[in-house]
Amino acid sequence: MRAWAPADLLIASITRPSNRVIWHHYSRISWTGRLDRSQPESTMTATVEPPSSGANFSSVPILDYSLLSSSKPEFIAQLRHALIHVGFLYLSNPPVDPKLIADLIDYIPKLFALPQEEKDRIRMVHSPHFLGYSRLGAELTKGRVDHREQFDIATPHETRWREGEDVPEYWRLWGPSQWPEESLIPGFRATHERYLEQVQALSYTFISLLAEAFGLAPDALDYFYDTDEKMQHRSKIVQYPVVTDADADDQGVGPHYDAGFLTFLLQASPHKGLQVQNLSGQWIDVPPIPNTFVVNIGKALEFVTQGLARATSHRVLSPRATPGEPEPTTPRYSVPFFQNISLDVRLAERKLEFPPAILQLKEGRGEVAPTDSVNFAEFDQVPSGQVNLIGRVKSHPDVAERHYPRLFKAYFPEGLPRAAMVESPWAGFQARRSGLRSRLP
Ligand SMILES: O=C(O)CCC(=O)C(=O)O
Ligand SMILES: [Fe+2]
Repeated sequence: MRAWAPADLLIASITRPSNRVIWHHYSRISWTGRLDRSQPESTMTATVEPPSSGANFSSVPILDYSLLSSSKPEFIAQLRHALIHVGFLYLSNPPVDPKLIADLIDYIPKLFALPQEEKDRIRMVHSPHFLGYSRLGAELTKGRVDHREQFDIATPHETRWREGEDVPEYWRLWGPSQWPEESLIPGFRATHERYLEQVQALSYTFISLLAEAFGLAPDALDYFYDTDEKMQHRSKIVQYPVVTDADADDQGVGPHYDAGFLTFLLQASPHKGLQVQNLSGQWIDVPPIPNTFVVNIGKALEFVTQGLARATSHRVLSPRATPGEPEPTTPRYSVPFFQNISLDVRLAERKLEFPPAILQLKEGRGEVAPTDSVNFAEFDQVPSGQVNLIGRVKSHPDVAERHYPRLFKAYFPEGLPRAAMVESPWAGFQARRSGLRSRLP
């Protein structure tokens, strides 16, 4: 099979009940465009086994959102299984306008192709809210460079922090995004804002479904969110370039857990690369399936659900030539959406009462292999905004030095340890794994 070109398209169909996925490879059309389904250039199948009922998993389950309207109990049962046993799932037919997703995907290469001066004009260092553009290689995970370039863009938010007022400093963590000049990429901002609005709505619906799956009232987790105008959720638009040098490191993003409640990941190109770690520590592929989101659980949600919803370690391998597979010629693109919780909430403040029968289901999944997971004790003690702010300070010391000099001094009294240059929402955890102690000011 020839190499993928930008005009290629993979369409997956899922056969039930085996969950076998068949990919049809089409060329000469936009990946997101309309197509003549009768003319695939080639077809490949993959063994995507049905979700295991045992103690481990060898594939990521696919949940069909449209099942909700025809058989909600079945959807809820599948969701419960995926949350407890896997911690990762594909959500097919999500309630987000497919045209909007297609438009966003079309914008992504154009966004990265903007002149470097324009990208640098909106660099993250200019933002006290840690929003903006980060160059390739600015990020380390577990002491190794992540090969990705990204824009951190959040849902609209007016910062509540005011200089000189007696309000928590961590309120300053949230504020407006930096956008590229409209005339250079017309319509991008409106498209991405509408996309974020729809994914945000999905994220709230999903959390109520999750509550139901665990035998709680649909609004049981509302406590952890603030009113809409006080909330902000975050996205990244990420480009992973092709690694061409055979000896080069292929770490797109190193192994990590997401920190918050839920992540909705749009895999915005046909490249493989995302992998999750199963209970015994093996890496399982999570290839892109069009018209799906990959949904995964963050450490904060694992904490408040007493481990019922698993946070699963995952990583991204950069696109590179692999024997027997089409050679990638274009970057991998993805758009993770990280659902936040209230800045002021302390996780241990509200203990959820799960039915004992639900809690028992954890036992069915067996032992989780030890990983270098981290201690989340500070969630008990301090507001989540403070935990997040410290994570960000450690991740982006250049931003901290400019906008949070007091915290910068507290965490970097002797300059910057290299391992602290991690730049991601899980950075606090990475920093601790790298041997940095988490101190609160
Ligand atoms: O790009 C991806 O597919 C995943 C990225 C990711 O895990 C993250 O940014 O937290
Ligand atoms: Fe992640």
